[in-house]
Amino acid sequence: MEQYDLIVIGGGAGGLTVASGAASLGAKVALVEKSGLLGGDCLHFGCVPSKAFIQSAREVATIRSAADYGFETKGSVDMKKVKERVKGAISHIQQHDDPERFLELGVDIYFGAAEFLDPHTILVEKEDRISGKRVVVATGSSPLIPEIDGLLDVEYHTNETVFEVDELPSRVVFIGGGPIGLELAQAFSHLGSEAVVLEQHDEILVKEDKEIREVATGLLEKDIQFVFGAEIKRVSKRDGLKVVHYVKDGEEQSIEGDLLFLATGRKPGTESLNLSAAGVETDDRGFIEVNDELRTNQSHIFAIGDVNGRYPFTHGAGMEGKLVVQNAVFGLKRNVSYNKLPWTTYTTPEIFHIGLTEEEAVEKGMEYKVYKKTLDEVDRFVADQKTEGLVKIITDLKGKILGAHAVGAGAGDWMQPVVFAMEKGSKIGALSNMVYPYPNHAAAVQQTADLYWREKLFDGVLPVISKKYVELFR
Ligand SMILES: Cc1cc2nc3c(=O)[nH]c(=O)nc-3n(C[C@H](O)[C@H](O)[C@H](O)COP(=O)(O)OP(=O)(O)OC[C@H]3O[C@@H](n4cnc5c(N)ncnc54)[C@H](O)[C@@H]3O)c2cc1C
Ligand SMILES: NC(=O)c1ccc[n+]([C@@H]2O[C@H](COP(=O)([O-])OP(=O)(O)OC[C@H]3O[C@@H](n4cnc5c(N)ncnc54)[C@H](O)[C@@H]3O)[C@@H](O)[C@H]2O)c1
Repeated sequence: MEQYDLIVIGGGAGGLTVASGAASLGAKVALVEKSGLLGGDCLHFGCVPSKAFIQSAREVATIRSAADYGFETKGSVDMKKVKERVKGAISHIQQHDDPERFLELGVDIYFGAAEFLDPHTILVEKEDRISGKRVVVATGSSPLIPEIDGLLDVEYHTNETVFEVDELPSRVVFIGGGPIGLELAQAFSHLGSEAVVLEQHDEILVKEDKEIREVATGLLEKDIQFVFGAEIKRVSKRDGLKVVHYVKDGEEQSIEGDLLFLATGRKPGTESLNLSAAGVETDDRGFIEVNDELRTNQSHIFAIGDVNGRYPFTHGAGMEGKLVVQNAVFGLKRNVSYNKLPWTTYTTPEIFHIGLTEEEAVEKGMEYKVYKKTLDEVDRFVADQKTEGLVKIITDLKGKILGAHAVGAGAGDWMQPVVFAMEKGSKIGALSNMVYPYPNHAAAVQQTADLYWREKLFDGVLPVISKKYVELFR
């Protein structure tokens, strides 16, 4: 039986980070991937296809609004072309995840499903047995399909099938208003479908700062018809359409569409792993429990990325993967921290998040300050006619950044200086002191940070001292 220093199960964002990092550091590494392709969910069914799809939809929306910019136009959407662009993006990025690259680093790749035989032995595709001193489980997640009456008889889509759609639906009905539902429902709306989102709770974007959430929800309501507090009862078919029956405010109602999408959350990729043979424990939702060193209850087995249920983002899996390389290869005891892990929801406009929300600062009983700017105060957004949005930076009383949030066109990119500032431990004033080429979008960050100096200059003791100085010496 082949012996390895490290066996990595799952060749997605997390697993590939660990495999390449550990092999580069001289460890003997095996990577097991069941699908036959490296890259994982993000590349094949997640971030990459969704962002390519969203971009097509944004371009179409821009063209539809071209008259506002001085150009009249008409036309229809060719979904086959949209699909082609999505496939093109995947196959381009697939080159980075070419098995050859990992083989050159010295990683042995096994294509096939892995299962534990005991805490150190893995069986691949019921054939090859390999043994690892340490094991990293990075098997991701897949759509969680709730039990809904009639669902087995009705065709529905998830992120695993929707990018194959060839015809633009007239109306899409999404069950679930999380990031997947919001991003894709709005994209369909931009392409020209009517988009409905049925959400069981009374609001969306629950992890976002309340003010940001309110602005974002209002903007999304322009493209998406939301039904909040919808209790889904059953689904059925009528004249080729999919009908969703739900109860809202005690009243039974139904809505039909030609495409039904389930965006109701994720389940961990643990089904075929036979975790019990390794003695690895999971939480009540089935996600693998880990401590802050990302070790499971079996200290030589680590779990990263979606499968541990913590921060299900590609960059989250990457960050955890880098930490695990240090802990698994060098035996360090580094703890993971998510305080500076940002995320962006790629709706239009985008919603950016890092650190504490104002509500969390209150909940923790912290003394804090809030600096805010609306985008209609920032020249570039005015010139672009994209003035809808808000930036909000939350600091402690000394200016240390606790959290930053934004809703606005491209916010996922132009808020990045805040991530850098937090990473370096810089205070909010540093964001104001940099020079920003006029008129860029990131000036929204500078103008928000300027408020900190304005407050210091005009509300503190400094103006009094400065007035005296000028009186006496100038
Ligand atoms: C529609 C959509 C859009 C998204 N957009 C974004 C975004 O914009 N930004 C962002 O940061 N995140 C986004 N995400 C989330 C992101 O895709 C995941 O967080 C990320 O892929 C998790 O990486 P991972 O390594 O944990 O798992 P994955 O990338 O899913 O990799 C897991 C791998 O393990 C393999 N595997 C599973 N079981 C076994 C087994 N038993 N044996 C061997 N191999 C196995 C799978 O085949 C897969 O290749 C999106 C997700 C979806 C669904
Ligand atoms: N831009 C990004 O970074 C990005 C984009 C997409 C997905 N993701 C990641 O993928 C993860 C999963 O996203 P998701 O949207 O599938 O899951 P989610 O768990 O975030 O949202 C699911 C939504 O569906 C609702 N829901 C569940 N069951 C329902 C039912 N029976 N009836 C009505 N509503 C129901 C839930 O209340 C929730 O609002 C996210 O947590 C995120 O980390 C990230």
